Formats: sequence, structure tokens, C-alpha cells
Amino acid sequence: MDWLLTASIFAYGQTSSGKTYTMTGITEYSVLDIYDYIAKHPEREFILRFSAIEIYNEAVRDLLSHDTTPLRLLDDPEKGTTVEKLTEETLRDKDHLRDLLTVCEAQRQIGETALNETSSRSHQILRLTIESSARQYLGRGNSSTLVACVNFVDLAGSERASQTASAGVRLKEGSHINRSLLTLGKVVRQLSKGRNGHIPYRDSKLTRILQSSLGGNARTAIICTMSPARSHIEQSRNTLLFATCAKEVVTNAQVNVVMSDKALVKHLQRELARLESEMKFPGSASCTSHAEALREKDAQIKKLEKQLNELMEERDIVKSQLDCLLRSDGDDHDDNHTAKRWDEHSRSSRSLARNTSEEALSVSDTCGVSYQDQDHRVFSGSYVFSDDTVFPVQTVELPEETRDQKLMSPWHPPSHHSSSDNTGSYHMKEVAFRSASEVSEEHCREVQCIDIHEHRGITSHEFDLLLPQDTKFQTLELEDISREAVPQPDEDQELESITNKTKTVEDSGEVHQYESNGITNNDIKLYTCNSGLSFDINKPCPRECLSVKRCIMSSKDSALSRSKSCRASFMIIPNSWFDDSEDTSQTPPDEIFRYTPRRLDKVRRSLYPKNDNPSSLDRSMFSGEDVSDEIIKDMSTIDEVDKDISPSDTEETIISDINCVTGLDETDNNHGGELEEYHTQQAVRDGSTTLRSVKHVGIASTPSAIDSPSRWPIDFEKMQQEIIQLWHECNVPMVHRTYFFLLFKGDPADDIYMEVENRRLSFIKSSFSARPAVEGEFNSTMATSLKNLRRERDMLYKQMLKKLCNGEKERVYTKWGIDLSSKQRRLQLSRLVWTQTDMEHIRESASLVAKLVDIVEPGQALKEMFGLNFTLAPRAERRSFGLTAW
Ligand SMILES: Nc1ncnc2c1ncn2[C@@H]1O[C@H](COP(=O)(O)OP(=O)(O)OP(=O)(O)O)[C@@H](O)[C@H]1O
Repeated sequence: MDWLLTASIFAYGQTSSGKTYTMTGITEYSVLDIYDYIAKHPEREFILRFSAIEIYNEAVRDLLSHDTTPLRLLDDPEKGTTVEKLTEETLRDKDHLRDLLTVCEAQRQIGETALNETSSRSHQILRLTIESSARQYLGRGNSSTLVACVNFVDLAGSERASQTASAGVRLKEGSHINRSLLTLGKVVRQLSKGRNGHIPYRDSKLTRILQSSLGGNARTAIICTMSPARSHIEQSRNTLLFATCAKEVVTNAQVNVVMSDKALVKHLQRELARLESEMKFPGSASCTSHAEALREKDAQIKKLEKQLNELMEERDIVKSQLDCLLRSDGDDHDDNHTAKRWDEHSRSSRSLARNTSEEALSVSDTCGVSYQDQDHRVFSGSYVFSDDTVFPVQTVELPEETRDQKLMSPWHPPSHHSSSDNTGSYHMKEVAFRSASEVSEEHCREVQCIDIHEHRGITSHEFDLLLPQDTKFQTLELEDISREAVPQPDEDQELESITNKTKTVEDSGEVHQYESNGITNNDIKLYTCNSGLSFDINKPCPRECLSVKRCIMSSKDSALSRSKSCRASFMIIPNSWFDDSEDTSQTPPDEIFRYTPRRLDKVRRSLYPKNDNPSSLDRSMFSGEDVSDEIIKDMSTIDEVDKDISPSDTEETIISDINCVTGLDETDNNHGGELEEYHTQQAVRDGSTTLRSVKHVGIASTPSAIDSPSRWPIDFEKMQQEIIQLWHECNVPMVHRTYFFLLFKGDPADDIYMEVENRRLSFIKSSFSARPAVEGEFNSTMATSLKNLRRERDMLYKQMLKKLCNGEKERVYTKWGIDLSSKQRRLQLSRLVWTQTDMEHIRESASLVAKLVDIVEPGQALKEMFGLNFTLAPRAERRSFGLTAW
């Protein structure tokens, strides 16, 4: 690496003013000084090179060469303007320099003028280059070299042609000299003004070569010579002006770093050697540092990854918690309260739970098997009875024993005939389908389809209007039935407890919304019906009165009702189905569904409690005083509806139609407009959304099989499955299910019966799910419905002895997955029938029930009994198993 410094010494003045004389002396003394310096610095090695040119008539000549060929000027970006092929002599000593100066003097163009016998006719530039390096670093490759240049410039003198008396060659030389000097004067003047404008370096070879010395990175000294003669005053004045401008020029001399090719090659070679060494020896210091840095980075990455994983886990946990909270939402409040309440009341309510379950009611009056130990487990996952409320509990609160049974007990016969030999497993049947299927799964699913506002507007008064007046008698009737059907003292006492609860509620004389033990609006609210009539529990209950029990049980806030797609937990159990307990217990299965005149009378009295005149039905029916609306529904027929409809009593007809819920198209066609108008008015008047729901369920038409026969098979299967599901949910008697299933097997003409059945069940489900429940009614209805089912099962249990021989029994047991070595096989089988909703199970159940109850042949059965031709007129001669009400 070289360090470059440039210096220049000019001699400017008119001809014969002593420029050459002066510069010769300066050059000589400079060389002497330089050599003195070299002598004083022996530690450094100096190399002096010398070159000399002249610019004669704008041509560059090498003064150290005998060749007079003009030299070209080259522009180098680093070194500036250089002279091509210039001879550069390395000085051996100062004598050598003197010899060269002598050569240059000899080579320079000199001419005789009038003013000077040895007038210099060219500009002479002597360049002395001095390189110095420290001797101690020589040969190690890391030494630096200082390079300095000194330009000794002897300009030709400006002259007047008149004064020099030049002509010819001399005149030409003089013109070139003056032109170049004029350019030098311009450059100096421009430089003295600053470097903003254009500086005409290239207007002459003199200024072009001296560019760096004049205004660049160099130290420059200008010696102006003048003649004292008066005759040269004008030239002297010009010289002074030039000198004045030159003094204004500011140069910025710096030491320049110049990388020579040789030095560059050395530098690159050293760098290459270093890199090769690192590659050959990875364990070198640099590589080691790099490896350490990589290890540190890896550790940092691992640490960050660990932190990231932790954060992701925390995020997942929080997200799952949030999801749970969102899912549960208000339901969580219920469940929490429920769980808490269960803890608080489970002991005291255990007896109540038993009474409400079918299995709890299925005491050992028929088989002698007691289920009391399991009743609690059963109901612990189904319903919780507190002092004031009844509500479902999700199975999460089930005791472990029950959960284990649920998980292990394969209650899916006949497709999975692996029933437990434990007779207690029967408990799992109704409970599994009620608590696990409805309460747990469906309940959880329903939570997400709660319609919050659908039935918010319903009031207790409106609910009163929709309940039959004789509801209040139901408690007593239920009590009687319970005593008859459940002879065991403990369960009798429990039923009585339920009845007392209902009675307590009713005695309050108004609709109650029960809150206790911290239960808030999120808890279940049961409502009872107050017909306004006095109730004397000691007064005998008029058995002729057809009692329809309703129980509305909502697992949500009263303001939260289930959507239409949700399954409602309610039942309307026809006490008349087993209204005469004694008769029922003694009546053969094929007789229990038979219409009786007494029953029809009850219907009439319920329909027309005052004057037994259908036309007397008026708006008071909706006042809640004298109406047994659901009874009207269940026992009225289309024929009678048609008969009853008249312009004067349209509303009665509509009421009947609403309650009928059959929603037959023919009725709609005849009275659709009136119905629509009435429903609208009634809804507006009462603000009841329930009526709208009723209308929707009962009136909406669906495509019939006749309209689209090609779709009927698909629609039939779909509707059949829906009906089966509704049977299951509404605790429809098994004999009814059996008859219906065997009777309607896909005949397109049967679509209306399917539709009626479906709508009837759907209405019961949807309309009552929208209403608040009454605790007492719920208890009694639950007990009644489940008890009826249990009685049917007991009936089947007995019928097996009569209808099945030993071989048949074994085949049936095997088919239903009952272990032949287990005990109470008949009981097990009776508890398995009609417990599932898959078609294979349905077919097997229907077949078995039909065989056991001597059910009438489907071809002989009357389809009309299932909907169309119901009449209020008694048909004692017909075997009746039709749908009445539940
Ligand atoms: N300081 C001085 N002392 C004694 N003699 C001098 C001095 N300066 C110049 N001279 C003499 O003056 C004469 C002219 O000098 P010189 O050649 O140096 O002039 P110049 O400016 O170079 O002229 P030109 O421009 O024509 O070359 C020379 O003979 C020289 O010896």
C-alpha cells in the first residue's frame, strides 16, 4: 500500500525575467535537500525516480529520450493525467540526477530572441518521485510505502511579439506559449473564484498535465518573476495580476493511498492463504468462534421453541375453557345449581325419585323383584326432585356405579342381545333412554338450539287458559291410582309425597314460580293449573271426569324454551288409559284399549261441561274456567268438527281444531281462512306464542303420498322413524305402538294416518315444551306415564307364561340376548321390549308384543282408530285400541 503526496513549484513571468535561472537553482537545492533527508533517515529505504517532459507548441516530448515523437496524454482515474511511454529514470544518487538535468537542459528547445539569447521556447516539467519504506518491514509483505512527487515547472515566458521581434518559427512558438499561458491564467482565475464553474483544464496540455497540482490534492508554489525594466511594466502588471489570482487558489493537499498492482496482488494472496488455512484446520480460532456462536443460537432457538410450546398449551387450555363456558352458557348455571341441589337434596328426594321412574314404580307386585337399591342410581342421572322443583340432571352427576352400568350394559337388543342377567339392568332401560338419551345427550344438544325468545311472552295466565279445568282433580286420582298400583308402603308413601307437593302448589291458588335454595330464574319452574275451583282433597274425585295430566318440564330458564327441533320433556298421560286401575290390572291386554260408553261420556262432559252442547263452546273456553282443551283434541274427530262448524260458532270449531292438531287438509280447505283469522286474533289478544305454535303444528300442510307417489317410500320411512322416536319420547303405550307399526307399512293410502300420528305427537311435544311446567302435574304425569308403561311390561311379563312355551321362550331369550342361565329372564325380556328406536328392535318388539297380547290381525284392525274416524259416538262393538290422548 502506497501513500502518495504531490507538490509542485511553478515559475511564472515574462520572458527573460529569470524563470529558468530560478528553477534551476530550486531544483538543485531541492535535490540536495532530498538527499540530505535520505541521508538522515537510514531506517528507510528511498527510491527516487526522475522524468522530464516539455510542451513545445502543444506537443509533449520526453526530455530523457532522444525520440522527439510527441507523447500521448492518458487520463487515469486514480493517478490523473499521465504521459504515455514516458521515460522514468531511477536515480542512483544526486550526481545521477545532475546528469539527467543536464540531459534535459540539452534536450529542451531553446531559441534566441531579442530579449533573451537562450530563451526557453517550451514549458518544462521535471518530476521527481520519491518512494520510501521502512527498512525493517521490507520483505515481510506488510510494509507501507510513502510516495511523493515533486514537479519542477519552468514555464515559457509570456512575450510580446513586438518586443521579442519574433517572426516565423519564433512567432509561432510565442503564440503557442501565450495561448497556453492564457489558459493557465484562466484556470487560476477560475480556481481563485471557487470550483463552482467550469475550469478549462483541457484547453491546453499544460493545464491538463498540471491539473492536480493547480487546484487539487497537492501543495503548489508559484514563483512569479518580473523584470525591473520600465519597458516591461505592462508584463509585470499582468504577472502581478496572475499572482494575485493564484494566491486565492486554495488547495487541499492530502496523503493519498494508492494500491499498486503489486501491493494488491500481495494483499489478495495473503487473504487467500488465510482462508485456505481456516478450511484446512476447522478448529482454528475463527472456526471455533463460529461453532460457539452456532451452539448459542441453537440453544436460543430451543429455548424459544419451548416457550412457544408452553404458550400454545396455555392457549389451548384457555381456549377449551372458553369453549366450555360458551357451550354451557346459561346451562352451566342450571347444571351447577342442579349438581349443588342434588347434593343438597338427593337424600331427601330419593324416595320421590323412585316414584317418578317407571322402574321405581315397577315394584315387586308382579315379579317380586325389588329395585329400590337401584332406583336412586337410576334417577340420580335423570331427574332431581327438590322440595319445590323437578328438573333433569345431566348424567355427569350420576354415581359411578350407575355410569359404569350404563357403559357396560348393552341395552340394544335385539341387535345387541347381550343383556345383563341382572334384573336390575332393567333399570337401565327407561333410565338409559330417559336420562342418557334424553337428558344427557339430547339435553346437551338442545342447549345449543334454545330459542330464547320464542315463548318468553307466555304468561301464567295464558298457561292457565290452556289447561283443562279438571286438572286439579288429577292429584287425587293419581293418588288413588298410586295406592292401587303400588302397594308397597315405601313407594306408596313416595307417591303420596308427590301428590302432596302438587296439592301444596295448587292450594296456593295461583300460578307459582318456584325458587328455593338459591335457585334462580335459570332453574326449572313448574307450574300448576289453577282452574279457580275450590279443591277439597277429601272430596271424592269424579272418576267420570277424563283427566289429562300435563307435565311440562323445561331444563332451562322459563324464558329459555326449546326450539321446534328440540325434544320436549313432557307427557300427557291419559289416565283413562289405565283410569280404572282395578279394571286395568284385571283386564286382558286386548281389552285395555277398548272404548267404553262411560269413557265417551266423560269426553262429552269434558267437552261440554255445562250443557253438553258442543255449540255452547264459546270464548270462555279460553278463559280457563271450563275448558278441557286437550280432551277436545284427543277425542274430537274430523267428522264432528265438520259437523260442529257453523258460521255462528266458528270459534268453537277452531278451538276444536286447534286442540285436535290433526291439521287435516280437508279441514283446512273448508275453514282455513277462518282458522287463520282466528289464530291471528287470538294470538294478538292473548299475546300467546303458544297458540301460534299450535296453529303451526296443526295447520301446516305437508305433501301427501298422492301428490308425490314416487317419494312416498322415502317419506314413509322418514315419517315412520319420526313417529317411532316420538313414541319413545312421549312414553306412548307399547300396544299402541305395536298396532300402529304393524298396521301401517307403507301403503300410500295410509299417509294421512301417518301424518295425523306424527302431528299429534309433534304437537304434544312442541306445544308443551313451550309452557312452563307445574311441579305437581309433572310429578303425577311422570309417575302415571311411566307407571302405565310398567304395567304394560308387567302385563307382557305375565302373558309370556300363557303365550310362550318353553321352547319358544328359550328361542326368544336367545334372540334378545338374554342369558339362559340368568334369573328373571321373563322380567328381563319384558323390560327390553320397545326400548330402542332402531328398526330391527322395533320389528322384534312389535312382533313379540303382538304375539303376547293376541293383538288383532292388522288386516282386521281399523285404521280409522288412529285418527280419521274418531267419533264421539260410542263404538262398543268395535275393538278399540285407538289413540286417545297421552
Ligand atoms: N538572479 C539572477 N542573477 C544573475 N543573473 C540572472 C538572474 N536571473 C536571471 N539572470 C540572467 O538573465 C538572463 C535571463 O535569464 P533566464 O534565461 O533565466 O530568463 P528566462 O525568464 O528564463 O527567459 P526565457 O523565458 O526567455 O527563457 C540569463 O542570462 C541569466 O543568467
